[in-house]
Amino acid sequence: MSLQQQIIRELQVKPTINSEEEIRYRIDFLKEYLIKSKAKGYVLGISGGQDSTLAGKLAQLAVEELRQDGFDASFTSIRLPYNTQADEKDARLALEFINPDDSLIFDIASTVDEFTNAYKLTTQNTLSDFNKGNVKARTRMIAQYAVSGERNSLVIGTDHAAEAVTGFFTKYGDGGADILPLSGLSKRQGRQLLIALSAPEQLYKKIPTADLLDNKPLQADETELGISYDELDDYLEGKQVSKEVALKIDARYAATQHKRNLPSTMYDNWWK
Ligand SMILES: Nc1ncnc2c1ncn2[C@@H]1O[C@H](COP(=O)(O)OP(=O)(O)OC[C@H]2O[C@@H]([n+]3cccc(C(=O)O)c3)[C@H](O)[C@@H]2O)[C@@H](O)[C@H]1O
Ligand SMILES: Nc1ncnc2c1ncn2[C@@H]1O[C@H](COP(=O)(O)OP(=O)(O)OP(=O)(O)O)[C@@H](O)[C@H]1O
Ligand SMILES: [Mg+2]
Repeated sequence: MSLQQQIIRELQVKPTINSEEEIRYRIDFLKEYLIKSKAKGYVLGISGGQDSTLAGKLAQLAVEELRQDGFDASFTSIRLPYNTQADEKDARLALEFINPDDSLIFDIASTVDEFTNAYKLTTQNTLSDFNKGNVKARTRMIAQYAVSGERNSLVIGTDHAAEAVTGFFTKYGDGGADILPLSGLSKRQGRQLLIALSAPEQLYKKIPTADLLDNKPLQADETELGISYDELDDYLEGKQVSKEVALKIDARYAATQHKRNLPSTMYDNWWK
């Protein structure tokens, strides 16, 4: 079996999806998991990007159905800007579309800035913009877990196959979550689900961005990755991509195995 086929199997990507079936499957997963866990709801950071718009909408629909069945369940969205977010209007639009039960705004700037000051005092070095970006992602994780702890809830993560294959997330930042309702989807399949859910066009046509850098606000993921989402999606959906693209994806996949596994012990074999 080729590495491409192994990855497709590991990440459970389908070559094509039926929107209605996938939406039902993922809402049912969120419902069943919440009942089993005995938690009272879900918490998710809403950025205004495609992934959190989709995961947030699925979560809100799931808790609404659970309430109709007599369960105590609610969804809390949290906007987590670092000061003012350049694409703030998209975050507002996403919230309008999701219509969450409860909505909080937690500005992470003072926490992140205090941390970077302490880092400088301790090491005499300035934390790079790149590593500060990972501190932002991890601070967002801490905020979501604080809220979820207080509300007896679970934290949703927005990882999907196109991020998983490249390890394009911050370990224990946006990668730190309890449940991943978008797993197995390519980026364009996520877009397909948003269209089926009648999301505003701006939200699914938006250029994906991690938006973690002070020096390059709204930098496109594709610019940082050096691979396009269309190329990643083609690879994941089993289509042929150029040899050069396949080699780049294979290399990123190998270098990021540690992000798709729990911390390594001497009894594990995956890292050898
Ligand atoms: N072999 C190994 N075994 C076990 N652990 C290993 C390891 N190699 C590195 N590590 C550890 O992992 C760390 C590096 O991983 P990590 O801290 O995640 O950092 P890293 O992967 O270098 O950076 C995160 C990347 O994810 C992107 N991102 C983040 C957040 C959201 C999004 C988005 O799509 O919106 C994208 C971000 O733009 C950046 O390119 C190292 O500092 C080290 O501690
Ligand atoms: N400014 C923000 N406010 C709230 N949550 C955020 C913010 N930035 C990132 N997040 C959280 O981190 C997750 C990972 O970011 P990521 O950029 O991969 O997803 P996205 O912004 O939802 O979609 P896209 O990849 O299309 O930009 C988001 O889904 C969201 O839950
Ligand atoms: Mg984003």
